[in-house]
Parts: sequence; structure tokens; C-alpha cells
Amino acid sequence: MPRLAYLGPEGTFTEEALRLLDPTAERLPCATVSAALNAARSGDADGAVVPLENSIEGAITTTLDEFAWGEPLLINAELLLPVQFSLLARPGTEIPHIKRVYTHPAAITQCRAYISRELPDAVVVAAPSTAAAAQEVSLPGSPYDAAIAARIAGEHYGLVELAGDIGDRSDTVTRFVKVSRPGPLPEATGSDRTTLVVFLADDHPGALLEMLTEFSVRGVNLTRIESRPTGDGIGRYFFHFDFEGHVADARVGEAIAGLHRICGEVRFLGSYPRADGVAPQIKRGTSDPEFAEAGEWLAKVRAGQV
Ligand SMILES: O=C(O)C(=O)Cc1ccccc1
Repeated sequence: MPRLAYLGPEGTFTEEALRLLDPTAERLPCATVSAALNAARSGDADGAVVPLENSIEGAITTTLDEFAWGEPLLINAELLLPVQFSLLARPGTEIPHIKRVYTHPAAITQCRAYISRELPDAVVVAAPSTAAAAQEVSLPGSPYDAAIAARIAGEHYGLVELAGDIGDRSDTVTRFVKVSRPGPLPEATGSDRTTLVVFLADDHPGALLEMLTEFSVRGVNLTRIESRPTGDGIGRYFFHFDFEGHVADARVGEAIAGLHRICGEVRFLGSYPRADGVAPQIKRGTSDPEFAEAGEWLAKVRAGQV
């Protein structure tokens, strides 16, 4: 039974994602995304489940930066989870009296309209996770009047639901990933995704276009691109890429080998089955047999067999 670290405490959306990804795993709740990833790195856990992006606000930047700068980990699974937010408070609290709200930053951005409409005078404070917020609000002397979290977190910490489904959109989805220390990759399934981080060798006109060309000429479809500051000054960025296919696919292998040739550093973050099961459309000339045939043809040319 694997032991999986996750963004806790009990009752987070990440816990729900973990239970769906591996119902039999032993669960190790951690206070932050970084602590969960460090538990996987140190061997305290066999792996970790963390949020990566959501369909409203985009990337969870702590996760992106951990993947880029921390000890290497490999993504081996992903999950898309529809999330619904509830306004939770100690029994007896009434919405007009709520002055301080506590929740995770991703929940703040996804409940903006509700907060400004129903809680216009409330101060909203960032919590380490939605369940940490619910837990804190449940304490008798808490400085917070309400938390925004999953309904189940309210049940867990003895809070009442003052309002349900308060997200700006009811179809919000969060993408979670399961990571482990580097080791054998999941097999290619025909519906896979690969994640990379790329650092430029030097800043020059067309550097981004050159990277994109490596994907484009091999028919590799990108599903996410993100630029993040390197920390070396304004204008200094590195890039995150998600794209269709597995590193075992010829077109994907060739594309990332091309990036390795032209970029400063390429960090491979894993090839793993896609949660939505979508298979890539293979452009003419970019299938594995076509790459193999072209390789054989080149070998003959080099041998003078024209
Ligand atoms: O805080 C949580 O419950 C998390 O798992 C992070 C999060 C927060 C808001 C939406 C999705 C995930």
C-alpha cells in the first residue's frame, strides 16, 4: 500500500483527488504543497498529490516553481476534479455579520463574484488550504468568522454551511497530479501527456519561436504553456510546457531532444496517461512508423544505397 503525501489537513480538495487517484493509499496530510513534495523527495512518502492548475485562474504557481527548482520528481498520473465551494461558519453565525473570511488563494479567485456581492465589507485572508481554513474557523477564539471550503470540510470540522456552490462558475475544474521520485515511467497508452520545464540558453529574438518550432514541425500539440520568472531580474523567464503524447513516441522524443540541443536546460517532468482519455491527432509524417521508415531511408542514403 503506497503512502501518499498531500496538501492537507483532512478535507481538502487535494485529499478528494488523492482518494480518486489511489483509493487504497495511506494518506499523509501536509501543511503546504512544498511540504507534501518534500515528503515524497525524502522518502517519508512514496509519492505526493498536489494541485497544478484550475480552469479559472490557471496555474498554481507554487507547484510549478517546486517542479522547476526543487529536487526532481516525476508526474505519473493526473486527475481532473470538478470543485464546488461552500461558505462555512460556526453554528449561529449569520452572513451579514461576517467580517473576516479565511480560505486558499485559489478559492478566493474562483469565488470573487460571490464575495463581492454577498460579503462586500469582509476582509478575505489567504490560508494554506481550504480545509486548514475550515479547521481554523472551528476553533472557539478564531479571528475568522467564516471559511470557504468543500462542504465535507465543514462536516469534518463541525461548521455549518451558510451558502453552497458559491463559485463564480459551477463547472470549475482543478487538475491534480501524482508525483514520485524519478524511476520507471508509466507505459504509453495512446492518450498521454508529457510535462517539461525549459530554461533558455540565452535571450535572443525568436527564442520562444525556436522552441515552439521543435513541437510544431513534429506535429506535437501543446496543452499548456506558462512563463515563470527565473528570479534573475525583470524580463528573465523560463517556460513550462504540457503537450500531447508520451516520450516513448518518436515525435515527442525528437521534439524534446531538439529542445535539449537548442536550450540551456530541459527538465523532464514525466509522461503519464491523460485524465480525459483524449488521443492526439497524428499529423501526416509524424507517426512512429513514419519516423522509423525515415531513419531507415537515411541510413541507406548514408551507406550510398541511393
Ligand atoms: O485547499 C484545498 O482544498 C486544495 O486542495 C487546493 C485547492 C484550492 C481551491 C481549489 C482547488 C484546490
